[in-house]
Amino acid sequence: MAFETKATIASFGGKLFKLSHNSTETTTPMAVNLYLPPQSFTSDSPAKVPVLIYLSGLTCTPENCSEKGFFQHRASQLGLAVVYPDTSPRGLGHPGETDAWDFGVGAGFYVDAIRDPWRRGYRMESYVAHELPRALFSDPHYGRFLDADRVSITGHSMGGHGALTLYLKNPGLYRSVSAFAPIANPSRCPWGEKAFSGYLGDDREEWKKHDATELVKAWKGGDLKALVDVGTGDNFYKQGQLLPENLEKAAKEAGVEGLTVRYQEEYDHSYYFMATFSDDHVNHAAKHLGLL
Ligand SMILES: N[C@@H](CCC(=O)N[C@@H](CS)C(=O)NCC(=O)O)C(=O)O
Repeated sequence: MAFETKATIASFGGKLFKLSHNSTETTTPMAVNLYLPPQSFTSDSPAKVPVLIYLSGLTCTPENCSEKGFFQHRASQLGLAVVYPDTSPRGLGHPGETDAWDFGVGAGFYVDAIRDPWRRGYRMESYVAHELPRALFSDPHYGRFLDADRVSITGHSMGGHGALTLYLKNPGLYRSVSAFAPIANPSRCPWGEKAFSGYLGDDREEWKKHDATELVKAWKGGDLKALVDVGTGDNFYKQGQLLPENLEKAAKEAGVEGLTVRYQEEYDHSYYFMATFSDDHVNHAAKHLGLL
């Protein structure tokens, strides 16, 4: 389904496009922001640029990070496109879907729900990993700017969980992964327990298929090419919602190399933290996408 361009905004010499399209997976219109760097506009037939997909956290829309994450700063210098998907379907009308900020609208958790009523439309895993990139890469207007063979993924909090799990589930689909303050062991934290029991049911074996700390134990893809930043002043970290130590321990015990976890003194969960380190995460992706 073609993309409707709702707005075009100049940013760091490139352009941020606010797009909307109809999704088969969610059965709703989906908003998505696409940043194209200045290199996309230097000639009539520019080379295709690699792509970084950024997955947002709880309560977010495509706007939060495009407005204040500062990914465009370094992406513009290197010639990298950034895709900012939404965090859930909106407007399906499932009972209770807007009752809580950590479940339902704004909280799709990047899984395909199997429980009613959520299994109708709450299919953010299939949407983000497959439908959205396919739609962008084959789009008659935007597809000609994007290199479908060079894609990396990153994300924040719930989106960090999304980035890590989609990467671990789909070896070869992405060149690298990074995450800010990810929910790294959702089966063992209150946010994950609520979301997984709601979307997936009570079978904890099913939950393991969507938990980075469990998935990393079975990783056979070699060097993980993963960068994770966590702020030690992050209240969600202090409350045990993120559990990055569990991911580190699981990777170490499984002999998986290439996971760098950095604990950033005093930083919180906000975009002050994200904006401080977004250049590093763009550089990490760029290294594996052949830009550095
Ligand atoms: N609404 C929650 C906070 C949710 C939250 O911090 N969401 C993060 C992602 S996990 C976010 O990016 N929020 C949007 C923003 O800060 O712009 C609360 O009241 O504690």
